[in-house]
Amino acid sequence: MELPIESLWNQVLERLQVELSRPTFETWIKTASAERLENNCLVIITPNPFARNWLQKYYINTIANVVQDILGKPVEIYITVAQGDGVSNLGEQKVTGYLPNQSIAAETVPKKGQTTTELNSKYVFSRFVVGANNRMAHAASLAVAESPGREFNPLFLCGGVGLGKTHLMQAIGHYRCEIYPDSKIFYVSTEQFTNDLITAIRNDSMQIFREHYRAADVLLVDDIQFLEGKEYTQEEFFHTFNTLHEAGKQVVIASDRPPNQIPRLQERLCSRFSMGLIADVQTPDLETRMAILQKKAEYENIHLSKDVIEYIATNYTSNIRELEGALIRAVAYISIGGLSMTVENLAPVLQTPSEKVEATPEVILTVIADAFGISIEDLKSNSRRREISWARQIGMYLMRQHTDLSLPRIGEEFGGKDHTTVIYSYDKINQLQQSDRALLQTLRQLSDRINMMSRSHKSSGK
Ligand SMILES: Nc1ncnc2c1ncn2[C@@H]1O[C@H](COP(=O)(O)OP(=O)(O)OP(=O)(O)O)[C@@H](O)[C@H]1O
Repeated sequence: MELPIESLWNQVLERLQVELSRPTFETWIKTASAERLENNCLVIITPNPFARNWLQKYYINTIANVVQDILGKPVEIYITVAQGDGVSNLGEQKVTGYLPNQSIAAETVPKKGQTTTELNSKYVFSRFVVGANNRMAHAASLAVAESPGREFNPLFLCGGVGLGKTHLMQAIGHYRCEIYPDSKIFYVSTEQFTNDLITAIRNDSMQIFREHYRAADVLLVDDIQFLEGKEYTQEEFFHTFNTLHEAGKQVVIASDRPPNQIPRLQERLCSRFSMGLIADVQTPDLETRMAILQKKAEYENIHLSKDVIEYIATNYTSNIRELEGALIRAVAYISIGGLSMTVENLAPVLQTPSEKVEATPEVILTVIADAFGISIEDLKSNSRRREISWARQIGMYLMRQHTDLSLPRIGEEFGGKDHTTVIYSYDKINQLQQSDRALLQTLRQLSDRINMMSRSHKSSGK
């Protein structure tokens, strides 16, 4: 017999209260409720879209693990926002579900047409703000979306971190899927391409690998700079590229730098990447940053005054991901403190990113434990369980990044580990994040949370 929903949720709350820090529990978990458990799917309701996004982003796996523990079987989790009449709006809020071993789930949409990796539903042209910094990249992307394989092939989008390359690239994919639902739109990171190749070699299935990638109508490849020095992947990519190009299929590539600045990239690939259009995205000016914030706030149903928008946009200048992060922090801070959204209230939490806020070991341990769904005691223990030692290594890396503590002191914070263990962990994570985009994103998000918690501790005088 199925457990009544109230009892299930009460048990979940009891467990999470112990596992998560008090502010986290009070702010995000206690305010949510479970609506129903149906067809192996638990529907959770949050009071507003912001809380939904936060739970979805940071706590969905923790909740899923706890529910699985209680029910003895995996359950999909749907997080949705309470409507005025208390009825949930499930359709729009469907979450990809529970992704084991992946602490921070991406928001994705179900497959349309045939895509390799799912596209992010938010990365569409209508949500992209055009400014002087990205006008050419936007126009070229639109042209490619309308007539792939014609003028700009390949389209090479380049520019610094968090400036909208992936957004534009995926917008092309969405546009094609919308018009031709059967077209084969493959979005893939270079890392994924490399991993697929390695798997194909290992499984003796190169033929399948080649047929798969060469069947694309539009191939979107992100972070091509990670091809650096990977001779065999470059070789294989070269042939994939040629086959598609010769067949008049569109290739779109994104990179943090132009082809000729990617070290150890074969000359022939470099020249192919340069034979279409190289369009760069630059950092946006103040007006564009304000327009981006305004649009983002509208989609999230958050009301922001012009002063607040200008204040945030003035303080975050170089990276739109950070700009969006600042908006999320602002809303979190305001809702935790029950404050009104004014510049004065936001000042403590939105110091410029360059103003480094020293994090305490406690904050770092709390953030890591929360994110990986384990306890601080686990982090300090000698357990060699894979997920615990992985979280511990990431924690040591971040403690070295966010504090001035010596290596032996960091070792002490993790239950008396030797400083050589700290060096080993730091070097390992540092090395991996240079080629593993998912890890890089996870580290960025964790850093963001450490900064956010440190700022709010600082401003509340803790
Ligand atoms: N012009 C824009 N209008 C609206 N949102 C934008 C714009 N540019 C970037 N963004 C948003 O900023 C965030 C980061 O963008 P994106 O992931 O596309 O950056 P990127 O250039 O691919 O970064 P990276 O080099 O780290 O992969 C996304 O949430 C994206 O939607």
